[in-house]
Amino acid sequence: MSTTQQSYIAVEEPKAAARPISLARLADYLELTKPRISTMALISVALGYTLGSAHSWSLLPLIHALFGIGLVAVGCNSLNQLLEIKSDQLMPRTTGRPLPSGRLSVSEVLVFGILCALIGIFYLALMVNLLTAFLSMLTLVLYVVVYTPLKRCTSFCTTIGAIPGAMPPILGWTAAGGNLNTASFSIFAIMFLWQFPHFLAIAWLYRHQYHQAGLKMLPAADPRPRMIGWMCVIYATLLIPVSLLPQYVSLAGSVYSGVALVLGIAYLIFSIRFLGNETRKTARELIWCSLIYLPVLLITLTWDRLQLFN
Ligand code: HEM
Ligand SMILES: CC(C)=CCC/C(C)=C/CC/C(C)=C/COP(=O)(O)OP(=O)(O)O
Repeated sequence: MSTTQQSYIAVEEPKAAARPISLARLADYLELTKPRISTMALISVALGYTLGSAHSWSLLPLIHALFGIGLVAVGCNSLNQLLEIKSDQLMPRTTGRPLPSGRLSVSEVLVFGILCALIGIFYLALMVNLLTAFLSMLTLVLYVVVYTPLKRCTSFCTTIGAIPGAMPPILGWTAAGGNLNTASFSIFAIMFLWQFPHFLAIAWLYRHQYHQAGLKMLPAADPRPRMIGWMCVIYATLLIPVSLLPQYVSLAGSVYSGVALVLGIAYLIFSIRFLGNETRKTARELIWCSLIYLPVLLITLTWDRLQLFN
């Protein structure tokens, strides 16, 4: 039996489930939620909620929305890691996660993930609204049932994965009672396009690990020089006009558009730097730029929206 098979089977041993509650165990559950991505997603939910409610903003409904959507997000990330034990075991970036390292058992994570997702969806249906519950369920299905298995088959998976990835502000928007209209679509379109340079730079950085684990995150296992750089530049360029849509649908004013333009140009410059010199350093800088771009853009959009009501 290979080392991989041995360690994979070790994950299924029940001993992890029998361990008592401890700080280390809570830390494992926290890691299972992918806390940094989930935090960014919940910040996007809160900003989407504020954009969707504006003059009728109130704290308690927002807390209900964050709680329900947060539970679904935890369910998404737990079930995603459950489906990826084998590939996570093969990548240095993910091998230390609680499931591949055997600190949590398959059965407990299965129960935890399904419970979180179901409770979250029912909570949203009861305490928020049916549309948000339905869209959260759709996000879960697209992420866990479609995107995650597709990672092993085709690099098109990332385009599919960008759909649930673009949902958090829309879930906040509908939780506030907003309709699915051109304004919410403009936010979805921004978030959708933003992800391409973000994950392409990540997928390029870890391309050897992904290849070793059998995951097709890039169009080729070892892409031609500049191919991924060009893709980043094209998506960052497309993002600039799309990020200006909110002013045209009366969601924001010119202050937002000015900031969006500056951020968009910065994102494009970092993409061009990566294209000109595809190195780990320029890829990391592009990832950092993406992680600054999104919260700054959404916060400015929300601030500018609130100014329209004052
Ligand atoms: C198809 C879509 C996406 C893919 C494939 C993707 C993939 C990844 C991966 C693999 C990392 C880890 C990078 C590392 O270990 O160095 C990461 C980091 C990150 N992503 Fe994404 N991501 C996507 C969309 C999103 C979305 C929608 C958000 C926010 C709502 C987000 C927020 C973050 C944050 C905050 C980090 C940095 C923290 C961390 O490394 O855990 N990502 N992303
Ligand atoms: C209900 C709700 C708000 C859900 C969360 C939606 C959300 C933020 C999805 C993230 C999108 C995504 C494809 C992440 C990468 O996963 P990956 O499996 O490629 O990352 P990994 O390799 O680190 O496991």
